[in-house]
Amino acid sequence: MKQTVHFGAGNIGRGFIGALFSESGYHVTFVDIAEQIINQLNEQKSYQVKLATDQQETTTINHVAGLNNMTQENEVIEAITNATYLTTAIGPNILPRIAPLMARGIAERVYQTDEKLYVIACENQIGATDILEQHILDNLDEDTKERLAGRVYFFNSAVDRIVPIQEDNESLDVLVEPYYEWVVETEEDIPVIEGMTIVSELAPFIERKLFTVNTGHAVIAYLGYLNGKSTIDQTLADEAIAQQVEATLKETGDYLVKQYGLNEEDHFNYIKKIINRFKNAYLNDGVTRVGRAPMRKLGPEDRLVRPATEAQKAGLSFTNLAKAIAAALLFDHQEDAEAVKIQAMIKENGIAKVLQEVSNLPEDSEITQEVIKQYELLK
Ligand SMILES: NC(=O)C1=CN([C@@H]2O[C@H](COP(=O)(O)OP(=O)(O)OC[C@H]3O[C@@H](n4cnc5c(N)ncnc54)[C@H](O)[C@@H]3O)[C@@H](O)[C@H]2O)C=CC1
Ligand SMILES: O=P(O)(O)OC[C@H]1O[C@](O)(CO)[C@@H](O)[C@@H]1O
Repeated sequence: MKQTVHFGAGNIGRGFIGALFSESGYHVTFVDIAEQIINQLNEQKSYQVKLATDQQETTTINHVAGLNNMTQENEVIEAITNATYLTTAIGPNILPRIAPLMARGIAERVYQTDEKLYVIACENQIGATDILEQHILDNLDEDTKERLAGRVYFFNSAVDRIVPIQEDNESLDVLVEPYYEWVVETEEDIPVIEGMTIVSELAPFIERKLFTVNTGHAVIAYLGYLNGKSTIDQTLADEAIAQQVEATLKETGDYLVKQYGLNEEDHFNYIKKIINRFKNAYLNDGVTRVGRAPMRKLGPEDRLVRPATEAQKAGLSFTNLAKAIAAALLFDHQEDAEAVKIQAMIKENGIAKVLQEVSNLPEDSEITQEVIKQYELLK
């Protein structure tokens, strides 16, 4: 049986990427630090993916196993030597931490076989695989790096499926939305995985997804949090917030249409489709999950700041994006380490300094000035 290794046996790992591999006839080895999940995978050897619909259609995912990257390093290295694909869905901040072990697996493999290995990071981040590749290369010697050519390939990708925090965290089963899209950038002739879409240029796909699904989601999460809502669908039921989401996606949409020559009508239909996905009440998706890690989300290349800076450069409106950034700065959820850190930074040095440090926005920039204005109105 063909083998794949996937780092991150969480919601997207089990509910999306691992499931697609299993359904395409692969044996999936999940690598994670969560001992309970690893044990359950090895005991049960299967789990269920349930759709968040009326009927809760269910698929059984077979041929799965688990390894712990902290205590089973040699086994992980061996699994990498036997795999066709090596994927991640672990969170962008964790990639540097897993790269050394991935590098050891790759180093072992390229001296054992000429079979090709395809590495794909499935994270909400532009160029996540490029970033992972650099961390892996930093852990390889020159001879090994030379052996990568023709043996190890790195492809960027965009992943889109809403998988909320699972209510029953004792179970491996995962509730997911029916919709999914996995776009992978390559011109190689790679083994087909059902559900994977291959494109030669990812930029329009990942920007369209990140600046529509993720920007829209973030606006709902931060405004919902500020207004005392607990889930995404409840927040969207608030007409004023729904209008704000549309106004923000009009700004990202105007940028995307201009930048990539998208058909305006098609793009605005895409926005409507995405907003309808957010209304799915079966997902019971918490605003604190969707708003998680606000420092990452306020990064210069991420879903709020990048479309604002690109819109400004293109001479387009960015007022609603500035409001979204201001709302993110007001996310003071105490259980989120990044939210706590941002609040401490704001208290110490003020918003302009935080935007300079976290978002790379000059203190006197038009965007910073607009965010400050919106922040005062929102707080
Ligand atoms: N949940 C969603 O709807 C979507 C998530 N994504 C992206 O997928 C990635 C994963 O997200 P989720 O699956 O939601 O997160 P998750 O928290 O459910 O899963 C992450 C997994 O990584 C494991 N992990 C954390 N640190 C680790 C380490 N040092 N070594 C080994 N394993 C470690 C955790 O134990 C957990 O099982 C993120 O980049 C996210 O942005 C992308 C699209 C949709
Ligand atoms: O996973 P992130 O990057 O924290 O972003 C929040 C939300 O964006 C989505 O990944 C949508 O693709 C959500 O399901 C998700 O959790």
